[in-house]
Amino acid sequence: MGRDIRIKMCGLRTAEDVAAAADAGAHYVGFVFFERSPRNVTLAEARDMALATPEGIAKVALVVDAGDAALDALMADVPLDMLQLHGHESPARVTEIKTRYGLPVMKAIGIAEAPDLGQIALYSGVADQLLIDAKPPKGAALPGGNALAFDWSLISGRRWTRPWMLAGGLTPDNVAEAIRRTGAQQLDVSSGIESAPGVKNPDLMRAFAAAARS
Ligand SMILES: O=C(O)c1ccccc1N[C@@H]1O[C@H](COP(=O)(O)O)[C@@H](O)[C@H]1O
Repeated sequence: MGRDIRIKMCGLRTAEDVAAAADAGAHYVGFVFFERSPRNVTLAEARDMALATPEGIAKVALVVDAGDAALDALMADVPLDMLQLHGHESPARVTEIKTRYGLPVMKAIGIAEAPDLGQIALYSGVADQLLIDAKPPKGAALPGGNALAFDWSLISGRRWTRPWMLAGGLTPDNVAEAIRRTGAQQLDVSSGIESAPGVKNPDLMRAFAAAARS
C-alpha cells in the first residue's frame, strides 16, 4: 500500500473538478460520455476540462458501445490520453478502436460472481489496462457509476498480465480495506467522491486520496 497507489477520479464535469482532482493528487481524470448519466458531458465541456488538466495527469474518456462516428468526433475535439470502454465492446472491437485511434484502451469488466472472472482472460490480450468493476444489477439505468462494490474476495490474491484498476463503490471509508483485500495498485472512483450524483466534492476527493495512501 502507500504512495505508489495511482488514482483515477472519474465523472468530472467542470474545470473546478479537474483542479480539485489535481489538488488531491489524482493520476487520471475521467470524463463520461453517456447521455443517461448525471455525469455526462458535452464535447465542448470535455475539451475545456482537458485543456485545464495539468501536465502529467492522464485524461480518460469513458464511452459505452460508441460507434466510429461518435469516437471520430470525440478524438477530433478533445485531447485525450486514454479511452475507457464501459459497454459490451467485444475483444475484436477493442482491437479495432486501438488501431483506429492509436490511444491506449482500458476495458471495463463487470464482476458479480466467480464465472465473471473469465472475461478478464478474454480481454487481457487486447486491452492495455483492465478496469475491474462491479457488474451493474439487472435493470440498472447505468452500466457503471452505481456506487456498488462487488465481493472483493473474488479477486483476492489474483494477478493478471495487464495493469488493472479496481472500481465500484469505493469511498474514503472503504478504500484502505479494498486495497488490503485485493492488492489493487490503481483505483477508480466516482460516486464515492460526490455530494450528490454528478456533483464532485473536493473534501471527499482529498479524503479518498489520503485514505488510499494511508
Ligand atoms: O459514472 C457514470 O455515470 C458511469 C456511466 C456509464 C458507465 C460507467 C460509469 N461510471 C464508472 O463506473 C465505475 C464505478 O463507479 P462508482 O465509483 O461506483 O461510482 C467508474 O469507472 C466510473 O467511472
